[in-house]
Amino acid sequence: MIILHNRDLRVHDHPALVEACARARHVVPLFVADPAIRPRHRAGFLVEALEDLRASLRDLGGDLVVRHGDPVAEALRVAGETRASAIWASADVSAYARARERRLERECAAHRLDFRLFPGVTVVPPGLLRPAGGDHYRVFTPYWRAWRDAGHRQVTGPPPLVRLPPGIEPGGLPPGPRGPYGHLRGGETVARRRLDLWLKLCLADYADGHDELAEDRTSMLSPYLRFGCVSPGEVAARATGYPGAEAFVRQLCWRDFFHQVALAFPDLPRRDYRPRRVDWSEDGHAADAWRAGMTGVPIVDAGMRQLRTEGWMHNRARLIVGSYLTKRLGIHWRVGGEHFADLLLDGDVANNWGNWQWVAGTGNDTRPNRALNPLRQARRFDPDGDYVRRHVPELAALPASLIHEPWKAAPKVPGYPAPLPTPDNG
Ligand SMILES: Cc1cc2nc3c(=O)[nH]c(=O)nc-3n(C[C@H](O)[C@H](O)[C@H](O)COP(=O)(O)OP(=O)(O)OC[C@H]3O[C@@H](n4cnc5c(N)ncnc54)[C@H](O)[C@@H]3O)c2cc1C
Repeated sequence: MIILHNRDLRVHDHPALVEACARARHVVPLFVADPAIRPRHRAGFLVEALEDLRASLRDLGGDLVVRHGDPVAEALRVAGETRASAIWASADVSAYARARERRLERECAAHRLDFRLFPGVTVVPPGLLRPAGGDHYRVFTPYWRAWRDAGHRQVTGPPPLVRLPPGIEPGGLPPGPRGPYGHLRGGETVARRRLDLWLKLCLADYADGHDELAEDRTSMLSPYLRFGCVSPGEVAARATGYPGAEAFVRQLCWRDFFHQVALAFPDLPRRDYRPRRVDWSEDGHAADAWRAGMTGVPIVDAGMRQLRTEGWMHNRARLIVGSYLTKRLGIHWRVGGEHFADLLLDGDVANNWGNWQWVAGTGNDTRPNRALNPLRQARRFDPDGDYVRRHVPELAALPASLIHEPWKAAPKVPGYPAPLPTPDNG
């Protein structure tokens, strides 16, 4: 049997892998490096995740078989070489992944191979919960209620043993230059350690503190969930045992929510989910300043620079920079989404584009006209200015009273720009 790995780079709580190892004499865990997918700044993180998966599979008696090329053609080739009877995978939602799954299904039928898709990329499989009279949930709160009430899949450990067919060549990992980000290393081992520690030490403070920008009170599990280094079902199940878990589990539900939206609306990265008449600005200078973290609005610049140096950004900062780009500068959400997709370690189709459309008012927000005021947000979520000080060193010497309004400082702060003109300031 072939297990075609994609966004499920783990051995724990992997339904397809566990069932294959229980049923088949030989199992080939296969990863195909697809040249059509640009891993962008995620390349190094991906390779670390693959190295870790390979090490775990070797500990279980198997290996990770790696091939390069078209995943459908390579999976069929390996199936032919090993006389496999089946190709199984974890179901995904992006238009590209769905097209790959459909091709694989057709080819498997033509070659008399069993083809099956398993859950595991989300807590609740996208498409499973449907509102009366609709194909998917468009509003989060009713989805959350249905999601909470749905029975969740039982979490499993790793398979006891992975037996490879004799003589198979494991193959080399794809090249993966490390991104500029030092502190988040890829892989299931790191993900599980992070999860253990975070549940024990931090979850209790999450409900009250998760919006505080300077404190790093969130789990930072998103890159690991992105690559499936940890199972979202396991994260949800284990968190549920802790006091105060609901606020955190609700965020995992947001992730599922956007996955079911992306499944139902494959054009999410390209077209308005809820069309809205906006004359988007073509101001290239403003877009460049936003990308560079040089808008002159400290809280926006801090978020944008955190993204550039860490490959990650706090959710509150993502909301602030996204609202600023689309609602204040009037620049199209696709400009922001592309930049995020390039730099984020956790960048994935459903969450990135679903959130960008939400922020821009073309998505699932029931109050599409809301616009965040960056100054008010900064005073509320970074009251002492420590988040800004950490990411915008030019402003580090300013006192808390001026750090979010450096244009009021005298003398002027050298090297830091005046705010870009927006409808409310000029
Ligand atoms: C404009 C914009 C773009 C975004 N792009 C992405 C993206 O490409 N990939 C991504 O994983 N998240 C994205 N998010 C959602 C959110 O910002 C991140 O998931 C979160 O900051 C990750 O940090 P964490 O793991 O510490 O989250 P925690 O607060 O610890 O939450 C736990 C998990 O819940 C999920 N989650 C939390 N908030 C959201 C949310 N708003 N939407 C969906 N899932 C959520 C994530 O998987 C996260 O790891 C985006 C948000 C915005 C506003």
